[in-house]
Amino acid sequence: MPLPSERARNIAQVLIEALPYIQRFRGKTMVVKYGGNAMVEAALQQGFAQDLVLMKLVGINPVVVHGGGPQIGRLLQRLGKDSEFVQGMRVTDSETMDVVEMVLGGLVNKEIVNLINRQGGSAVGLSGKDGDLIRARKLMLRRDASELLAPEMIDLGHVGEVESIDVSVVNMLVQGDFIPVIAPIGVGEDGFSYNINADLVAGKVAEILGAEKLVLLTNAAGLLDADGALISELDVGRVAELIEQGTIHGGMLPKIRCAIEAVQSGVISAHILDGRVEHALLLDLFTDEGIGTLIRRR
Ligand SMILES: Nc1ncnc2c1ncn2[C@@H]1O[C@H](COP(=O)(O)OP(=O)(O)O)[C@@H](O)[C@H]1O
Ligand SMILES: CC(=O)N[C@@H](CCC(=O)OP(=O)(O)O)C(=O)O
Repeated sequence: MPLPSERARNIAQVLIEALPYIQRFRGKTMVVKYGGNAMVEAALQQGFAQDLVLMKLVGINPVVVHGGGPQIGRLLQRLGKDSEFVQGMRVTDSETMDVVEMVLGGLVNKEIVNLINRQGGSAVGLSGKDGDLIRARKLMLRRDASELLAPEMIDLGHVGEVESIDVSVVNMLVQGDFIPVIAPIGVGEDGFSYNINADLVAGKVAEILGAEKLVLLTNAAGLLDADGALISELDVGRVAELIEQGTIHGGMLPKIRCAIEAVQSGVISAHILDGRVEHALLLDLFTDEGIGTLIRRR
């Protein structure tokens, strides 16, 4: 009988290395936040979808929450509308809210659903309005007290924060072997739509589902320090100082905040990963190679 080729032996080796991870994560929920900045090349997008399908097949329950900030920005630009960001949040007037809802709930959501389904998975797209999944309230940001003597609240228009999450529809889909794909649009008591930063939604969904992991895929190697070096495990005690120095700013602010809140509320670990690395999800889940930044409860 001919001996198996080196390639075949390598495949067997890789699968065996993944075995303890598959055993550990089987039956567990992983919330994956797919950032608009990570949705770059077609090959990477396809790899992302393949990773999710594989996760599902080995018994892990992935739940996707997606962003789409750059995609919203591009359509607004075509419509001749500028966007302003305050502490990583897009100031959202009612016209902008319509565009946000069309882009996130429509284009981006269905593109991700389609990507997963083309790889043999069964994904179903939802916005926070479906099944009353995400109840929102208006977000009022506090301007940094150090800038002013009296604290001032900043009104960002239709920007919301999560008031409550009803995961019934998500659980139903997971039990039916579907991969839920959630757009971060919430609905207020007033019936209005709210634009919620996708990191914040992912953190809350992970918390309520009692997820094992929250994975945030973005376009940076992870959290970088002031010299641009990767912080592979975040010491939560350093965060205030890093924000004060301006080392954590813009879109990284909500990411870090939601990751810390999630681990403090029962999620075992949160990971900020570089979505520009092919199969970043599989590398993180099934190998010992620590990529990105890990945040866990002390
Ligand atoms: N300390 C930091 N380390 C890494 N990225 C940072 C840091 N501070 C700010 N950022 C910015 O945060 C961005 C990621 O957030 P964001 O643009 O909202 O991405 P996403 O669409 O994935 O949510 C990075 O591209 C980077 O410009
Ligand atoms: C309030 C707020 O800023 N909402 C975001 C929602 C999309 C998002 O979070 O997209 P990324 O994950 O790709 O950044 C926005 O309007 O851009």
